[in-house]
Amino acid sequence: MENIIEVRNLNLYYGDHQALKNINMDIKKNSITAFIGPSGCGKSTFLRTLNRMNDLIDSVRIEGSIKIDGKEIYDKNTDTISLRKKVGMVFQQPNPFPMSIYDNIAYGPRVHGIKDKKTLDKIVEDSLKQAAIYDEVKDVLKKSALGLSGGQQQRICIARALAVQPEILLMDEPTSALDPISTLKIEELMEQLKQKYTVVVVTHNMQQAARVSDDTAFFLVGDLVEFGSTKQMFSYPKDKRTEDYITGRFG
Ligand SMILES: Nc1ncnc2c1ncn2[C@@H]1O[C@H](COP(=O)(O)OP(=O)(O)OP(=O)(O)O)[C@@H](O)[C@H]1O
Repeated sequence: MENIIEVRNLNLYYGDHQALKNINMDIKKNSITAFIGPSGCGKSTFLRTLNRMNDLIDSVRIEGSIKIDGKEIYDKNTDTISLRKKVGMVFQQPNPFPMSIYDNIAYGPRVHGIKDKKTLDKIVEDSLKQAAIYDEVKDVLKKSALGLSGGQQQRICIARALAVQPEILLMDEPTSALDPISTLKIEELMEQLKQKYTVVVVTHNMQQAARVSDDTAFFLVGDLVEFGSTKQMFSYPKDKRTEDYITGRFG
């Protein structure tokens, strides 16, 4: 399968503190890749390097290379607005904007210059359908998104990310604030999303990584200890530290 993301010799420092150490990773198109590892080992930091969200933090210094679709994203000429359009993000806490469901989804397309009502209507409907929430909200599109349950809000946030037609969806612990049923819905949704998108997900939940992902990356204090097929890693981990972590000996 074709690689959509290629990371080479990536180091990241917060001031003097090195949070990522020489990371190398190829992420396949139309796959789900899970990042696992104990708290503070660099999973979210690494996820954020993939759409340059760390640029917003002053103390950050980055070395190395990340290519997306063969193009260096740390190139001086990279337009970070179009990068973040192509590489969308969903966070741990559902964070819909305080506006109607419709306006939440139409927000991004409007920012990118789409004004025509029919076009926006179609984008809103398609995005809500792809996020498996359309049937639940189609009659209340003008109501505030903040009135929905946490699980519904998270699917609205996924729909909002899809509305600008990304290629890659980064998800930072997207289910850790949700109940088990909403979690299952999001996991099922991820399976569907990978038909069209590439999904990269940080999770604390090892069962979730084992259930949904094709490839898994195990991080430990800034090192990528092991990366490869999820099936293989969960049945025959190569590294003793991976084995100790997935069998619950620490973390
Ligand atoms: N904005 C920041 N400024 C300084 N240090 C930071 C910042 N964000 C993270 N760090 C440090 O970088 C390291 C990696 O943190 P990161 O949040 O990426 O880990 P994580 O594996 O995602 O953890 P968790 O699972 O708890 O979210 C930690 O030592 C953390 O304290």
